[in-house]
Amino acid sequence: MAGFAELGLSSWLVEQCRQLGLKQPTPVQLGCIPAILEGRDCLGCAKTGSGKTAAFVLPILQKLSEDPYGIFCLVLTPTRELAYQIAEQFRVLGKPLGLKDCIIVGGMDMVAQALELSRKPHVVIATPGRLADHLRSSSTFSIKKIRFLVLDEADRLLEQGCTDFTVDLEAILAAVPARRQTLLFSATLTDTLRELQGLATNQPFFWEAQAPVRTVEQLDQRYLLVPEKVKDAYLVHLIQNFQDEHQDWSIIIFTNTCKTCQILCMMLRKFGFPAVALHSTMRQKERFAALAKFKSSIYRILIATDVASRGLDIPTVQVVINHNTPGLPKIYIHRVGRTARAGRQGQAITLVTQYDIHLVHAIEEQIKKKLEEFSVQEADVLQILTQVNVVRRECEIKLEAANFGEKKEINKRKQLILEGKDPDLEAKRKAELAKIKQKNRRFKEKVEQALQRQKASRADHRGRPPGARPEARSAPAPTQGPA
Ligand SMILES: Nc1ncnc2c1ncn2[C@@H]1O[C@H](COP(=O)(O)OP(=O)(O)OP(=O)(O)O)[C@@H](O)[C@H]1O
Repeated sequence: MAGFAELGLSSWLVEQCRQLGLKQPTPVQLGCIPAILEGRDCLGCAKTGSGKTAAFVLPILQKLSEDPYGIFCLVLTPTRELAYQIAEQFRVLGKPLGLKDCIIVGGMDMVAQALELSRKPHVVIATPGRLADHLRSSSTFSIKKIRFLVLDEADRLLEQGCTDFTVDLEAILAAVPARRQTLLFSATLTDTLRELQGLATNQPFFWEAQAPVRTVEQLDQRYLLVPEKVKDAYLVHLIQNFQDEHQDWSIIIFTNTCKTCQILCMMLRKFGFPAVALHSTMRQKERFAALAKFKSSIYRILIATDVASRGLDIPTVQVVINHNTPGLPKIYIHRVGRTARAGRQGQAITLVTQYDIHLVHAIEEQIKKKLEEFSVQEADVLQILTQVNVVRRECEIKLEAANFGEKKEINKRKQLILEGKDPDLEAKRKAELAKIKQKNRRFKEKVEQALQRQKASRADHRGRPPGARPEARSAPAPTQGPA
């Protein structure tokens, strides 16, 4: 198999890889590095934990060493924590170059960031919202001459999820040169391929790992059917068992809301588990601190929302527990991909309630693998059931007393002010957006109803005896398009 040197990388980079313990290139690196070095745009789709980051960092560093200037490369990524992780890879691999990088993410001081940008770092790693804010408000830096634009977790950056990046992305794309190399990476590129292809038009090279299953082989994937009301007792039981059976262990638990995340964290701590939370209503400094403590095993359990589901590389994680079944198979793929990385073993257990069975089927269809049932001693769970429910209720009351919702609002307002935005104006903008969305939804519903009526009337006609006269019927209600 070809080594890093055979891919066309310089000896200093090969040496950096060796020092980092990267002996052989992974398949995505084998596939993409030569094409990127040739100057082609690249779309790389490979499983979680397969080394996609180095697949773009290494060739960019090589090109930078041949013609060093700032700002040479812009990397966009959906989450702040991921931006720091990518910056670290650039820093470590690019050490001999004296690489200057700059991280531009929300929740951090804007003035300090503007100063850093004005110093022309070689590589800027940013979340789209904050970078777009800088572009709108500052003229002390330019990304007009970048050679590389990277979209890591590219499909997430393009989709309209709960954080919608599209407007900010447009602002950024308007500010980068047309002549550039564009590199797009993710474990789930294929759904958004058409939009992505519009971004990468320079002899695009598409690399996709060919495999019958979309999750990694070393991952043992299980489901546990639990009644909604006793879910937490099962969770506590699972963790207790895992703690009893393993010496060195780390677990990530994914939940669907910030509030549940906070409550579960409080609850697990009450049971004496070393747990820490990570969600978007926490202050950025707290988020970084929580992650750092989890990474260094001070805390063994990280309870997180999907803010942690993509990209985070924490080799010690042995188990991922989905406290809720993810609504989208794609989210499942990224969540469970936080374990079994870089060839290691891992386990994923998804708690499935009576209401979620269809979601499991959708996941299985997408990943092309059946989840196996995880068995537990029901009697053991029953023993702790009341206690867990009481503790959970106590935590809920405590959180309500601490005005979690209100605090969340205050934090949001503070954050907006720090970002130089007017919270009231933002609220108005959001309300208007919600109105438009609601109008669109109503319009869609009306169209659907009209179509249904049409269908029903056709069926009526078909059911009538031949020669019978149709009764007078009103036409489907006229529908009006959204303004
Ligand atoms: N050639 C290699 N040999 C061994 N380990 C590697 C190699 N390349 C990367 N790694 C390691 O593999 C781990 C996962 O890499 P990386 O975070 O880039 O995965 P990824 O494909 O981006 O995953 P995700 O889709 O979850 O973001 C990292 O710890 C990285 O150091």
